[in-house]
Amino acid sequence: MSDLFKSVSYLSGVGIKTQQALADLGIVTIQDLLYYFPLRYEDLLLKSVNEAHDQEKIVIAGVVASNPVLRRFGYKKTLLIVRLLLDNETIPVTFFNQPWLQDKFIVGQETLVYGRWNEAKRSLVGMKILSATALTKTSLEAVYPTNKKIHQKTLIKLIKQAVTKYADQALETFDDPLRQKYHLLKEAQIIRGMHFPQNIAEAKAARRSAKFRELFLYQARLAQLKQKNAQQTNGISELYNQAYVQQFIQQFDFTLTTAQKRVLKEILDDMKAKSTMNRLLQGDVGSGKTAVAAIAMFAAVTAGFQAALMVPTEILARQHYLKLKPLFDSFQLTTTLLTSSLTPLQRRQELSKISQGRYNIIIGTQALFQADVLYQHLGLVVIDEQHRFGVEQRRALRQKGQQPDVLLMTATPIPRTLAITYYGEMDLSVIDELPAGRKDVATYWLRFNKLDQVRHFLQIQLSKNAQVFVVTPLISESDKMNLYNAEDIYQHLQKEFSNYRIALLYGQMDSEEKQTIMQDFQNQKIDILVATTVVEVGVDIPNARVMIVYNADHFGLSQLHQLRGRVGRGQQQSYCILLADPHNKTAIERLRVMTQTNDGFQLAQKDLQLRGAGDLFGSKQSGMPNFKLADPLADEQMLFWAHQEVQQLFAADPQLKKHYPLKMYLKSQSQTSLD
Ligand SMILES: Nc1ncnc2c1ncn2[C@@H]1O[C@H](COP(=O)(O)OP(=O)(O)OP(=O)(O)O)[C@@H](O)[C@H]1O
Repeated sequence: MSDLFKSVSYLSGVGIKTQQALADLGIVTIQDLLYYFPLRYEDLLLKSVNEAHDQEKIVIAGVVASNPVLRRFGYKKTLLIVRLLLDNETIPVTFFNQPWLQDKFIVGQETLVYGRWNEAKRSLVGMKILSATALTKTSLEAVYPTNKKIHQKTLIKLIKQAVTKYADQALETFDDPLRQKYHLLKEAQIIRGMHFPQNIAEAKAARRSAKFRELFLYQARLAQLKQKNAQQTNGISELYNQAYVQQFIQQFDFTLTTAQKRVLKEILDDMKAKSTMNRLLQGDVGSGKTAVAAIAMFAAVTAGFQAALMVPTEILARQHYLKLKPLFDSFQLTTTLLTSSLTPLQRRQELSKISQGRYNIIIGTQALFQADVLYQHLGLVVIDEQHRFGVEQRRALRQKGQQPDVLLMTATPIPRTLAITYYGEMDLSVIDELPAGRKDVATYWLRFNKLDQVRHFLQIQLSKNAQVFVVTPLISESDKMNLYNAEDIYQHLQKEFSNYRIALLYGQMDSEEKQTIMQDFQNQKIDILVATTVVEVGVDIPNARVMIVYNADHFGLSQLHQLRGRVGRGQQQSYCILLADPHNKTAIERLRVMTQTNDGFQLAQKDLQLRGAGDLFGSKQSGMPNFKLADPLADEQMLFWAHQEVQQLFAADPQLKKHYPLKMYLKSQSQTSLD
């Protein structure tokens, strides 16, 4: 075995305690340590205090002008003041809580101090004393992310030891032609340049190569996962009945768009193949994804399998059930709704029927994948992905039960940059066309001083029988945030529009109550629905033509787009009114963009620019990989290159026979998470 994969305990000075502390940082092997790169460097370049900016960290060199003075405050707190004579002025340097430095300052001796410059006081808050040799040896000192259990200095020592002994054995990620093509460094140069750069240029070059390496290896892991998925056959070839499927499609009161037909073919081809389908269906709000999914589910049943549809909320599950059941009924298919609001007895009965195969189509929330739900012959699972699964969760899901084909649906338009990272291991189908006759939702941004106009507008719309959504960020009053809340607005509207039927809906409500309200709204027994973002996803009520969002600046662009997508689903003109008094430029820009375009892709691109990837996917739980050095947005070009090279490499050498180091690397990472 290569030394690289040996435990860090092989290094001298690593006992059980240090080993544990390193493990907490994710460092187990020598290789891990070699690639444990610094976050940044302390800039140790000498600078004259006249060149330094206020609060800049600098090193000053001077002669100790007087004995340091130590002051103590309370328990443990100290202040050490020493005066250093620079070229032609004396600078006071203060150290907080480092009393032991007192003995290090000897009057008349030249000393180097690293600290933060205070321009107003012309003084330095000292951080540490440096030995004179520090300057000549290296001018950049790495700063590592660490925890309380292990000190920077210990870490640096160990890294130094590992680099000296093992850097030259590091596995080359890139072969020569690739390295030359993109001007990348050899592995040992990357490692040395990252940890102990001799100058800024070296640090920069190493960082560029290290970023490329990180993106390349991540893409390689995705490619390998995709390869494994493709080889993993569930042995299920869903030989659906083409003629029945055609009949099923004909019962819709519309014809499929060209884009719907194209993605449907991609999906059906996957289902017919023996390998397990692993596909992402992407399409803007209202582009007709659910219709495509229903056809695929029907096809699975004609091939003799069960099909399941999993959605994020009970409201949606019920909506899909009510809408799809009649379609399936007319072909004598049996459909059930499985949610957590069933009584234990009902649930047991349903589960027993599912396991006996007495239901063809099963619709529900996460309840569909609880351990006690056994299917008789599950062929296809469609998941409406508001759960935002990460790569790892998707992997877990596929390994469940009989490895059914999986179709993920998302309405979040994902720019390509992110698609190749976030969904890199999946096949992608895109519905890039809306059904004919759709009108853009006319969108306006108004400040709260225009509320009167909004009321007037509402009056007119209601008189034309339009149904209205009113969305607020909060349910009830909050002392923390000065925002509109659903309860107050509900009460106000009841007074102002006493001739109309108004209801209030929010997430924590009893599920039966929620269902009744949604059904009443669907059946036009309610005119105005005041709600929190529970209506954000998937709700499909064609007669709802007005969406009013209070404090719209408190929602992200994608979220606003989703909310707006709840109207404009029928033939008539719809409206979206965003109410906000935004306080910053970004929020103003977001609201402007909303009024300018209805195109989800353009909005997502804008959102990325304005807020970064984390926000698009809702930060941590998003499953967005956590890169240490690279930033898929800022380093977009590099990401494309890495993606392209990995694709070519895997196509030419799927077994990685000619890329042994890469193979070894992937093997060493097979147990670690991709998220
Ligand atoms: N080709 C089509 N022509 C006309 N109407 C269509 C077409 N496809 C779907 N629809 C209708 O458009 C509406 C939206 O379709 P669907 O619910 O399938 O979209 P979706 O992409 O799932 O939307 P969302 O992401 O908002 O949930 C539905 O009322 C549906 O019946």
